Amino acid sequence: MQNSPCSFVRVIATGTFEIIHPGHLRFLEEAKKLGDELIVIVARTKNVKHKPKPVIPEEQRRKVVEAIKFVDRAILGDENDIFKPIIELKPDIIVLGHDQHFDEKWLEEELRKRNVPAKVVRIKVKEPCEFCSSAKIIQAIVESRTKAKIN
Ligand SMILES: Cc1cc2nc3c(=O)[nH]c(=O)nc-3n(C[C@H](O)[C@H](O)[C@H](O)COP(=O)(O)O)c2cc1C
Ligand SMILES: Nc1ncnc2c1ncn2[C@@H]1O[C@H](COP(=O)(O)OP(=O)(O)OP(=O)(O)O)[C@@H](O)[C@H]1O
Repeated sequence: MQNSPCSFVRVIATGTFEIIHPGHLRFLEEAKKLGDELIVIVARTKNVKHKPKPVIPEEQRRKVVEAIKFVDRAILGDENDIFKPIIELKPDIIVLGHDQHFDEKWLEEELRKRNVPAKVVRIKVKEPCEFCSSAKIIQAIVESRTKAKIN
């Protein structure tokens, strides 16, 4: 990041964003506050391995994220190398969500190896709401529909 008071700050956020909820909105709002432009890299379906694969197609997830008012642009990530879009976009800041499974130090080291001087910032704020999790929303719907069939 440059130190000039009028430098333009590009922020990058990432995630799966299967079912948009207020937690996502809070995360993206906080991310946008850190700079002038917020670009979101939406995870490719092929790469979601730490939880059930999203049912919603990746282009649909991208389109919905891009419609959020805090987001200037949303792109699909690379299928093979998560650093490829980062190298191309040259962000000043990369944000991580409160529960995003990346270690800040590891990520910064990997960025330095690729000559990307971006700062990694963990957004610790967590929006408190009952249905602020795509997984929880899906589970509640499945349970409600199953119950409706039984009764
Ligand atoms: C700096 C960074 C770059 C990423 N780039 C990509 C990418 O190019 N392609 C991709 O499929 N996932 C990429 N990801 C991963 C996801 O977008 C997402 O963060 C990860 O799947 C965890 O998702 P969750 O927070 O929604 O559970 C990247 C993650 C980070 C932290
Ligand atoms: N309640 C919340 N408050 C603040 N940030 C959140 C909240 N929920 C999710 N986020 C952030 O939004 C980003 C994208 O989240 P992700 O797509 O994994 O959503 P999720 O709904 O939490 O998913 P899942 O429920 O399947 O784990 C992550 O960085 C995550 O930390």
